[in-house]
Amino acid sequence: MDQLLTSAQIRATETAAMAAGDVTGLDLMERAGAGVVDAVFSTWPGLKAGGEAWVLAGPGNNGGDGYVIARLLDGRGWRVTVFALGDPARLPPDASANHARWAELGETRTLAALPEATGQPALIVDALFGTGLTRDLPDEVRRALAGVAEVARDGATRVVAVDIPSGLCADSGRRRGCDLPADLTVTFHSAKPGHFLADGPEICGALRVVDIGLRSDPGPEVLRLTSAPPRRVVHKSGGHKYNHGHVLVLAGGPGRGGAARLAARAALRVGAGLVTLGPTPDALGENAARLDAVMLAPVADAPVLARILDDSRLNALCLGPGLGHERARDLVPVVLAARRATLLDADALSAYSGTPSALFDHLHPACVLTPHDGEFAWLFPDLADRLAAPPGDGAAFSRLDAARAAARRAGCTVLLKGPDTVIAAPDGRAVLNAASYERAAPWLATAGAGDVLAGLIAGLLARGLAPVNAAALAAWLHVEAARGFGPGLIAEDLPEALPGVLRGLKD
Ligand SMILES: NC(=O)C1=CN([C@@H]2O[C@H](COP(=O)(O)OP(=O)(O)OC[C@H]3O[C@@H](n4cnc5c(N)ncnc54)[C@H](O)[C@@H]3O)[C@@H](O)[C@H]2O)[C@H](O)CC1
Ligand SMILES: [K+]
Repeated sequence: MDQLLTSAQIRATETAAMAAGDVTGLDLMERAGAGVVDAVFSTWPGLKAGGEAWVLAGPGNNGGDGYVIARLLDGRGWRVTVFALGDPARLPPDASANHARWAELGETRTLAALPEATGQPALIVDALFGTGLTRDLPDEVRRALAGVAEVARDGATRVVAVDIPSGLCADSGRRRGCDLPADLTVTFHSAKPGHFLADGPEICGALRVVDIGLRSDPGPEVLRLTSAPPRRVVHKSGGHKYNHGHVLVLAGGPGRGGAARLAARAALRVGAGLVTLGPTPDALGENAARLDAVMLAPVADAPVLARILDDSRLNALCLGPGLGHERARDLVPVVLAARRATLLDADALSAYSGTPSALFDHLHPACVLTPHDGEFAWLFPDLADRLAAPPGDGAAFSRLDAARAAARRAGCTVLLKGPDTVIAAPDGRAVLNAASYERAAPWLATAGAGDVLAGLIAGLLARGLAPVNAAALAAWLHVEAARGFGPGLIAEDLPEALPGVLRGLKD
């Protein structure tokens, strides 16, 4: 399930399949409903025995799926009550047909009747809104959902969300009033960005994708999830050290070398042939005492750096971790003028807070910027404001939209860090490295983890990967290394956990 389709893309896929005569809307709705029921029973086999279910059915096709589910559960001996939002007479055609079939079998009450409902259902089916959500949920719907959440909290009730929890924006993962968190979300054909971005993972519970027989070819701009690379992309197949590139990691002054050393070690572990650390001359001794395979070159100032960069074998540069703002402002222009593959992180970004155009004017396509949310806001304040502002009508502005706009403006690859790391290229290609669901790695929230990521990217740049590929692969490796190590992880462990991840890659 590596491609993530937005609401518009899944709608287009569905429309194209129906227009081609491959399938009818009713077929798709039936498969969707059956897929949810199957997923419920395979996730919770104890529920196969039956029980009481409440199905919350909305005014569109998500509600239509709900009526299918109500009928199928009824057929398996469940006691089912549907609570409907809106006038069933105004349902779209396929949903209306399934409402009619359900009406022959069981009871439909209004959502407003929910507070008076008694009993403790074993299963609650959230089929109020899916990919058609375009605005915040009305207050009365939010109150109903919050009431149901209360019921679910009190007992052994399982909540399954149909396609996406109602009130969660499928494109952005932003909350638009989703007050009923799910234990399980069952989505159709492919996952949606909102299952992985922002608050999505917290609200969706577990995520299952059900095949409903659609085919899609959404083109190069579709968002993809990172996945395990084939072994040959990362393993070395021969040659000497100069065949695998030479990274220069610029470091700061005395007492500030830890971050750059972490980056340097990560660059070496990911396979760069050589790595040189460039601290100020007065920090040479302390760095020498901590380094073996990583080489050292004193970098006093910009002219010295320019001379060092005359050596064209230094093919990837890493700046930011522990650099200091003043030194960053001195060295970044020299580095960017050299037009090498360049990773800018930390101080190399925050040094330009308030004057981002001074940086953007010099960036080039071989650069990668790796801001966390704070650094992103300093460089792209208007985009950060849009992310923080309440969403208007339509799909909410997402971290994906923000990273794509930033990459376009900067003219280079931007990796926006988080549990939902988005990597965007200036041409619109984007990849999402999600540390959620089975890839959750909460222990990555530790000092220095970002410096290791910077080093991994720089190392892969040195090895010749294109910027967006280097950033995506490094992000994937970073999470895998953390998962492999587990609780108790500190940044120093990440480069050491990498060989285990690399060994596990398949052809
Ligand atoms: N795409 C597929 O392959 C399939 C999708 N199915 C299901 O259909 C829904 C999407 O259905 P749609 O009718 O487009 O939208 P919704 O049911 O999500 O929403 C209904 C309707 O409600 C209005 N609306 C939007 N936001 C609000 C709001 N905040 N408050 C009130 N009303 C709102 C708006 O007019 C919407 O159109 C998808 O998620 C799947 O569950 C198929 O059944 C299977 C194939
Ligand atoms: K839903």
